[in-house]
Formats: sequence, structure tokens, C-alpha cells
Amino acid sequence: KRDIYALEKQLRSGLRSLPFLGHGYLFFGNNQTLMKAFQRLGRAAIKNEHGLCPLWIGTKFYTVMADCEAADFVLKTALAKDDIMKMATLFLGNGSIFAPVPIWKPRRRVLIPTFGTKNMKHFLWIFNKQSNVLTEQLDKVAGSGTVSIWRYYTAYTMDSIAEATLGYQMHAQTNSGHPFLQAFDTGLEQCAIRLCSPWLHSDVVYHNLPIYKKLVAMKNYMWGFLKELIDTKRKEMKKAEKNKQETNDCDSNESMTTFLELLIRSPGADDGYTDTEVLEELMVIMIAGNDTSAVGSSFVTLMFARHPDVQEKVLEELQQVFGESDRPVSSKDLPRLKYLDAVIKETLRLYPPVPVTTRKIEKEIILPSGIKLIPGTGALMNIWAIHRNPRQWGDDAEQFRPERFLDSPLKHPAAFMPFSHGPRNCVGYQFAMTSMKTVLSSVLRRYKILPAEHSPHSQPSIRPIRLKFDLMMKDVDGFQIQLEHRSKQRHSY
Ligand code: HEM
Repeated sequence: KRDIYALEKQLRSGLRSLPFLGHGYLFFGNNQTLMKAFQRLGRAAIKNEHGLCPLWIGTKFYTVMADCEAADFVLKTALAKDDIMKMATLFLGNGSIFAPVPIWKPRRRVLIPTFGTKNMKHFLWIFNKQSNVLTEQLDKVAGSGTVSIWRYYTAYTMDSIAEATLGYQMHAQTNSGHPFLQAFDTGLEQCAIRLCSPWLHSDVVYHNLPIYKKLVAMKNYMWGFLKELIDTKRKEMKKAEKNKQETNDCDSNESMTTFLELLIRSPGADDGYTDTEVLEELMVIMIAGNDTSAVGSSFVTLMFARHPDVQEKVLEELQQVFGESDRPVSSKDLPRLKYLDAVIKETLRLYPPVPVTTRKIEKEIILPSGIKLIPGTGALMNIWAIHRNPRQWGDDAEQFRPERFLDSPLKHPAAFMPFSHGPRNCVGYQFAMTSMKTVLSSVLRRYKILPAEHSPHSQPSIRPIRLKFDLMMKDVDGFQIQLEHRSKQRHSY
């Protein structure tokens, strides 16, 4: 460990490391403490000369990165995920997101074309349909005080993902009682608890706890459910091939191509993808794509409530594109929503749904600054801190200013990485941006978004948002806002 101690010495941060625990004590507490620990480490790294700081979790050493050049280098050279992610294999098997590099590489090649622009047009139809259901639900609560918008967006993304992925109508927005939803939510909640509780990390301990058995039962239910859908789809596709009834009409629902079909059709290994491979990738898409986009849309909505001037500018843009119509969003509208795009990006900069990601250092890496990363250690990309580093974002880095995405290009391609960066970045980037733009433009055309009712001494615009980390970064208070029908108050604008 001599090399590691030498590296630690170079990176000294002033954060105390205790015997045995290292900096692990920073993480003890609840999921708010966890987010605060990432913020503290991020700030310490920003202050350091190289934008890096040391982190000991017990005997494991990590280099925390708030410098985009260093993160860029690591994300392009170290492709293996850190061992801590292995805990997710219970649900995902060898699904690409956390899979070892030799399994991930060929799967990534298959996934990329399924997210191509052509397929995105099919998915836009789903986003419009599900946005419609969302506004029907919001109509019931608009004008009746404070609501937690998170609950609505997470149901919207679940319905969209289930339809785009499986061609299955989950109806999460109208009925939250589907057993798949319950297994999905409880499973993710338990994964978050385990990830945040170092004493549950050991398989020997965890596999002997009652919750493990419960979790396995949920996983078995979800996998069984998906397996049935795969079997049915394979049969349907064989029948359709036989009858030569395939159609190429992209604009209607009849020709909708789901991820399930795209994965079954993809060449994969020798004889196409096996059922297990298809199943693992479906789980990855559903888990990676659901709450991430819901968190993104929820933070943007919170920003609308806190920055009425920004909301007003987006509304003006929407009126230029849609007039007074509440028609569906078309693929031609999307590039015209430039300011909305900037607002979403600025929100994801300050509130990245995935605030940290890790890589395993398997071979020695010499960073552009000359710092040597040691094999056997980890690198923790602190996306939250990279996005707030004044070296890239200037002295107003902490301020919400969407115009910065319109005024000038990024100073470094890795300065903005809510979807990560390099060969293992998010494949669902375009899917997520299209989904968020569709739902946000539908909501904003219909409602004025106002801050939650609050105690008189706390100004919503200046009160910092309380953050927590439970697999993702979320608002502790559940993204509370108020909605007012625009038709009833249009004259106030
Ligand atoms: C705002 C929304 C989203 C955010 C912020 C986000 C963020 C991320 C990040 C940070 C990673 C990479 C983690 C790493 O480098 O270790 C990732 C990977 C991934 N995301 Fe997303 N994501 C979003 C939406 C989606 C959606 C909608 C889908 C699918 C429909 C999706 C599918 C994936 C997949 C499959 C991977 C794994 C890629 C690979 O390992 O090759 N994501 N996402």
C-alpha cells in the first residue's frame, strides 16, 4: 500500500481519516447524510489543486474527482465498474449497466441501435399518450394546494418505459396496485438501503437475513413476469413472420417497435439473444430509465416554481411553437424547444439525478496532471462537484442560469456529464431528453407552476433544496409544488 499512501499524501484534503473506518464515518446516518458526504468530498476536491481528494472506506481507497479533465481520462480508460456495484446483480444478473467489461461490450453494441433516432419517433408517440394520462391525473389536483409532483412523474415514466420496453400497458398512473410495480419499488428501495448500509455489504451476512429471501421472491416474480412476455412476443413474431404481416409504417401505433422486439431481433451471440440476455437487458432499461427521468423532470418542475422568470420564458417559447394548441409534441417541434432544452440541462447540471459514479482502477493510470492512480483502488466521479466546479463554470457556478447553455459552448466536453461520459455513458440520453421535453411541455402549457405553500419565514426561492441519496439524488421533501390551470389565470401573464 506504499503507493496508495503516497497518492493520499499528494491529495490531502483536510478531511480526517480514522483508523479502520477511514472516511466511512462521513456516511453514517440516513440518506441525507449520505448526500451531504458526497457534497463534502466534492467541495474538498474542488478546493484541492488538482480537483481531487482522497477517500478511504475502511481499507478501500478511492480518488474523488471534481475535475472534469481527470474524470474524462478515467472514464475513457477504466471501463470496469467498482465492486460495490456487484450488489445489483441480484436483480440485473449480467445486465449491461454493471456487467464486467467482456459481457458489457457486445451488449452495448446491441443496445446502441435500439436507441437510434428512427426508433425515437416511435417512442415519442408513447410519451405523448402517457403525458395525456398525466395531465388527466393532474387535473384532479390542480388548484387544490400543495402536491408532490414526484409521484406523478414516476408513474408517467413507468408507464412510458413499460410500453416502450415491453409493449405492456402497466397503468401505473391510474392504478398503483400492479404486483410488478410493488416488486419493482420494494426491490429498489431495499437495494438502496443495502448500498447505504456498509454492514449489509457482505454477502455472507446479507444472504442470511429474512429480507434477502423476500427480495429473491420479488426478483423471481419480476423475472417470471418478463419471461412470460418474452415467450409471448417470440411466438407473436414467429407467427407474424410466417404470415408476412410485418409493416414499416412508423407513424402509427400498429407498427410500434418495442425494446423487447428490437432485442429479440438483434443478432446477439451465435443464435440471437437468449431469453436470459433479453431479460437482463429489459431489467436494465426499466431500472436505469425509470426514476432517473422522473427525478430529472421533478427537479425541472421545482426550478419552474422557484424561477417564475424562467417559467415565463419557456412558456413564451411553447407559445411560439404550439400557439394556443394542446396538440401532441412532434419530432419537428423538439429542435425548436431550445430554451426548454437549456433549462433541462441547467437543472441536470445543478441537480444531476446520478450524482456520483465509480470505476475500478485495474491498471496504473497517469492523469494529465501527472497524478498516478494505483491498481486496486477506485475512482469516484463526483458529478455533483464537477458540475459546480468554478474552474469550468465560473464564479456563478452555484446559480441557476439556463442561458449559460445558450451563450457559449462547454469549456470541456466532460464539464457537463449528467449522463456520464466516455464509452460507458448513458445510452438512454436521447430517450430521456425526449421524454422529459414531451411531458414538461405538456404540463407547462396546461398549468402555471407555483411554489408549495410554506411557512412564512422560509422563502422558497432562497431556501436550499434538501437533498438525499437513495440510488439517485432526490428532494427530501418530495418535490412539492402547486399547480394552477392556465386557462383560469392566463391573463396574469
Ligand atoms: C435523466 C435521465 C437519465 C440520467 C440522468 C441517466 C444517467 C445515467 C448515467 C450517469 C449512466 C452511466 C453510469 C456510469 O457511468 O457508471 C447511465 C447508464 C445507462 N443508462 Fe441512463 N440516465 C437517464 C435515463 C436513461 C433512460 C431513459 C434509459 C433507458 C430507457 C437509460 C438507460 C441506461 C443504460 C442502459 C445505461 C448503461 C449503459 C452502459 O453501461 O453501457 N438511462 N445513465
